[in-house]
Amino acid sequence: MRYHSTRGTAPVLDFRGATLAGLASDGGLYIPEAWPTLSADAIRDLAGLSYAETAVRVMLPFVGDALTEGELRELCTAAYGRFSHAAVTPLVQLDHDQWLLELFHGPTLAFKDVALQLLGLLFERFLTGTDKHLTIVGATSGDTGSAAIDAVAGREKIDIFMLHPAGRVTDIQRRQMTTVLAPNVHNIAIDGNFDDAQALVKAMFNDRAFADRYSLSAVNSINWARLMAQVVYYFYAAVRLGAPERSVAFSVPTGNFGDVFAGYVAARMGLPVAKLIVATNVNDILHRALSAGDYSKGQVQATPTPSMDIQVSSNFERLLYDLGNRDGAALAAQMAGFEGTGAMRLTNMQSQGAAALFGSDRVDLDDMTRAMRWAADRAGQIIDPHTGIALAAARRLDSDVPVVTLATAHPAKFTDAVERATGTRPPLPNRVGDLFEREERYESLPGTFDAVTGFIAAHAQASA
Ligand SMILES: Cc1ncc(COP(=O)(O)O)c(C=O)c1O
Ligand SMILES: N[C@@H](CCOP(=O)(O)O)C(=O)O
Repeated sequence: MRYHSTRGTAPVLDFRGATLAGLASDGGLYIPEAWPTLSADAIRDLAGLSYAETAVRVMLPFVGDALTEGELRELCTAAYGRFSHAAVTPLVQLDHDQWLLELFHGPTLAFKDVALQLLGLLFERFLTGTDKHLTIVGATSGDTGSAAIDAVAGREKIDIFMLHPAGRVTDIQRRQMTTVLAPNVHNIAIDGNFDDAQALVKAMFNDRAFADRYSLSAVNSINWARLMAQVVYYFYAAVRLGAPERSVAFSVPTGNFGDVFAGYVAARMGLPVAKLIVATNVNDILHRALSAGDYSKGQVQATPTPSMDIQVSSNFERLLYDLGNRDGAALAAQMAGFEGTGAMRLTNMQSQGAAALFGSDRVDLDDMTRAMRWAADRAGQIIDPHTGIALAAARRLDSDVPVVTLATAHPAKFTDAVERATGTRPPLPNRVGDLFEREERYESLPGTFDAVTGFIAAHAQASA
């Protein structure tokens, strides 16, 4: 399998190369040159398989010859062996046709673990036997950071520098990152919001001298391997609800468009997906883009769903490329326009292509609260606010097929917001129970390129 950049001019890479590169050198994102498909029989054969085995079957076509099937199985078994639920991503029924897909049973209690536990192992495998040392730079609005840190802490050939927006993540989210004291882990609190942190990360990749000198790589969903691993749970859930004979709709709490793009990939691979609902909070750029073709930045508003307080959704670029005839030059021009003005219109082809599969909904605080209360009263399920956003959208969908809401975080990560909405304060699970007694370590920096790159230069062990 070969990977092309969405902007058309970066070198074409294999799976190993795309994983280690993270972001393409022309500023684009890597995407497979064609979507592999699973036949109806192959999908039917997934019934009854373990999560790890499902992962092998779904991901093998993307890996090409970078790993043998046996090697991929070994990595999946190790990655998903660290989850606290035997089903890894269990389905829970809420109502006749409303389901929750619980994606938060990994070590850091959010869906990010599903991909990052595997990505940590992939990095290690691909670095073994080389003299390469990776410097991972990442941006987090709360959940990617801790999942990535857990996945790479203590690994010899990796340094990780994780930027979070100061004061805009919950105490639990921050402590899950800053109490990991391994010498290769460097947390940075920057002045600004998540978009500022993400823009700094992209600027570091776009400074080719800096990127090459420190062998930069990415753990955000700009890294293709992240998305590939997230495709698996769409298959796993849909098969349990009757696929390929029956279609399923998914409602996805959306920020950086990674999770829902993985659903799009599953559909392109042949999974019968009736609808993908892009559920946003009041930071609704994606809802405006999908409902009216208007992709234009607004001011980021802080909400009880901080992980979705995002206006620039990296993976939207992958969708626009795929729906725009895979024309890298045209997409590069469209993205340059957006980067210059903060606004762009989708082309007719992009809007119509998206409308065939995607719906979108903007959910405010009241509707989110009502959905969280409904889950508690109707089904005894305490859900986190991000999941509440998607459940509100799922309940508004007029659907004749099962609707699966992706439950992206454990409610204990957002105790205050959950208590405000439901009156119940979820306890911290045992695996993070002493979080508030642990020592914290992080650096506070202005959100400027020079401050952050200066800190990295002073602390990275990179070879290059
Ligand atoms: C709990 C939670 N829900 C939803 C999202 C949004 O997912 P995505 O950025 O893949 O759209 C995030 C952040 O990524 C998150 O941490
Ligand atoms: N919500 C995310 C933001 C980063 O998204 P990613 O999926 O691109 O890593 C977070 O919690 O950090």
